[in-house]
Amino acid sequence: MAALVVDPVMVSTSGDVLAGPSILSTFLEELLPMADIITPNLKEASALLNGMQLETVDDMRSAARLLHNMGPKNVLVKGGDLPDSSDAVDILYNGHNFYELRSPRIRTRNTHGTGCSLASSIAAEVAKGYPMLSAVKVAKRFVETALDYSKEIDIGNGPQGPFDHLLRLKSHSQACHRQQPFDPSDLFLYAVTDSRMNKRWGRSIIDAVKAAIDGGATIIQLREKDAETKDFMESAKACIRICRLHGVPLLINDRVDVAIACDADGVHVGQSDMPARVARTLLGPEKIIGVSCKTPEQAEQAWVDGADYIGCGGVYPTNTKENNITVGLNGLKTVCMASKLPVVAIGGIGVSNARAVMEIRTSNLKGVAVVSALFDRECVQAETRKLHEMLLGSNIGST
Ligand SMILES: Cc1ncc(COP(=O)(O)OP(=O)(O)O)c(N)n1
Ligand SMILES: Cc1nc(C(=O)O)sc1CCOP(=O)(O)O
Ligand SMILES: [Mg+2]
Repeated sequence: MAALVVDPVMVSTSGDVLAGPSILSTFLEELLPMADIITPNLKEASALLNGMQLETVDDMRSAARLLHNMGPKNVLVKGGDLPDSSDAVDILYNGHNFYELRSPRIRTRNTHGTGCSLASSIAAEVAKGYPMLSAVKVAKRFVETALDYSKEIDIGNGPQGPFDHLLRLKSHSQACHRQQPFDPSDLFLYAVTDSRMNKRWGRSIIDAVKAAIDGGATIIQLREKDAETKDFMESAKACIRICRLHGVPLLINDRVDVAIACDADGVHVGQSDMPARVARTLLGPEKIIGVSCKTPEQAEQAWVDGADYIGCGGVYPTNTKENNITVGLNGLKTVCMASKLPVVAIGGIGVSNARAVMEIRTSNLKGVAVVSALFDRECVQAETRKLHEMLLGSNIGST
């Protein structure tokens, strides 16, 4: 056995007595001495200590020490119902050190089951091989996040409602507000923003995204290489709201962390960015992942790694990305033919040459990705519209 976690369930947070005197003696005589950790709330700690008054954090420390003397290797006294405390304070004592684990108190009636969940979560973390302190911290964070997530749930009539453990699953599927899975035809007119160009033309990322959508862009990538993380996140959140209103997916260039934090629809990564396989693990199965590929080998790897599409270029020379290797129409065709994945062409593409690109006529070439021809122009909306009409007129790749 990796560890024994004992939750001495006797008195609920709401004060209900859940166990009689015979259970108390079993805890004291049999379970405490063999436990790796015990997790009493204040009332339970008091019951185990013959009715000791526990009203302050110092009282909790004393209780943890006294309980530790009864045999468990670790004691976690939970102060969730400590009077007059704006924080939820728990004390962990391992016989050598005290750890005061504080977090903001979440005000909700939906606390039913939090103690059992905390103990189970500690057991799960210890079973995964984590030391007790990290197991307790992770478990506490899980319970707090679930409490916060379920604080508005309205079920039942009692003084306490249940809280919802399945937030990870729920937040995953609810986060996916796109409703539909990735549709390769979204790659038709792929607008990729550029912070320098937006600055040059004095517009915000948000204005740039709005204009591109109004002009007919079918997917947006925020490629904001110079943005500070905090500013980037704020703009990304605003852009996501706009994109969702229009049913247009929004991806983040390079920054998987920002994509996760903002609940974007996915990321685009290149050969020197976070590997798509790792991004997939972090983002889960439903988010969109695009990978830049210039060769069939890279395309094969993108497929193996769980990418949803390939960005292939530079089809033509570009000033937007320094030292970019141009693969030409032949390179594009080679990559398309080597892969089952949908492909979007990128690099030096605009109204004057998009038709030639789409005319390579491979069924998985779904569209063009464009930066300067849309965003290094005075009117993003007009340029996007022109390109959209041109692509529709060419009648290739739109299905
Ligand atoms: C659609 C699309 N294709 C290719 C790229 C290039 O990505 P990467 O190679 O990572 O280069 P940077 O854009 O990060 O400079 C892209 N962004 N989008
Ligand atoms: C971001 C990017 N990636 C490329 C690649 O070849 O993978 S080319 C490129 C820049 C595309 O910008 P523009 O449309 O202004 O040429
Ligand atoms: Mg990149």
